[in-house]
Amino acid sequence: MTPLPTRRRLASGKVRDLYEVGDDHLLIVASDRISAFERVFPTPVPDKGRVLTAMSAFWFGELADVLPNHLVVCDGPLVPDAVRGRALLVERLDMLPVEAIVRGYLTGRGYADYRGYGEVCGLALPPGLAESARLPEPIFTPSTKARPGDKDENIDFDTCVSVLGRALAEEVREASLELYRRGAARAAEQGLLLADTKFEFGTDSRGRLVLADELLTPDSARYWLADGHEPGLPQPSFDKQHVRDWLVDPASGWDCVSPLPPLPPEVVTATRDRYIEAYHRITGLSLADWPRDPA
Ligand SMILES: N#Cc1c(N)ncnc1-c1cnn(CCN2CCOCC2)c1
Repeated sequence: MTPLPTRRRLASGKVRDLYEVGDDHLLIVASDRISAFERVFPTPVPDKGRVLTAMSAFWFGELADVLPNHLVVCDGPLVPDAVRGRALLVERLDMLPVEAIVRGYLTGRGYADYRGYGEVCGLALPPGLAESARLPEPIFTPSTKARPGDKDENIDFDTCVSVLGRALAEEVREASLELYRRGAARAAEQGLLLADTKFEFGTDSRGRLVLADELLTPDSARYWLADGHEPGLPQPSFDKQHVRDWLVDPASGWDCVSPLPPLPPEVVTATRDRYIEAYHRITGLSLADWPRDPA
């Protein structure tokens, strides 16, 4: 097994890196880095990478009946010991140039578009919806994948069709809505609201649509506590609220333009606890048992 450092890094995100493993596989390595306001903090949150990797693995297993996914193994000889527990070996796909976002509640960029145009991605919504309000039904609101540093651009479904072709666009929309419905149903059983989430897809060597990237993690989905949901206000993030509250507190000394400051130990600890709680609450599993030994 070639050690990780000699592997060619294919892509690097704010908190995850992608390495080649032969011609047909990739290793997605999740760091303990945490980001906010499109920036990365200099202070890691211990075990964040393990929690998000374990959560993706759980959801790939839970939702494999909706459509195939790219996960091959979570452990074993092709996963280096140095990243065991925070890395997934995945099938290399031809990635679609669209981010598939599903919204069950009106927040973030979706709320901003609604306020500005009365619609989101070309989908008209009833007038008078408050921020954080539950939508009459979940909506598919795709965006193009921007280059690193640029903002993704929301597109309407017709544009999505022009990019993917009608059959593939409809398949992506139906799969995304079903994945959201299943994720939201499980989250609701555990007292959480799945406000919105992002999926990424690719096609395999036979042209089949395959679910890729991460799945329903706190980095790719907004989870809110159902108790205390209050339309009309921004809702606390289940996992990042300690960080956000500290950052906007004058005590942090952050001026909104400088690089993010180091996180105080108490904020790191509270945030780590929140990630571990989110994992247990959503999956019913203990992080101590991750990664499970290879079958
Ligand atoms: N997943 C996946 C995947 C795949 N299975 N096959 C080929 N390419 C990709 C891929 C390449 N870039 N991205 C963007 C998201 N990345 C995720 C990891 O971390 C960095 C950012 C996905």
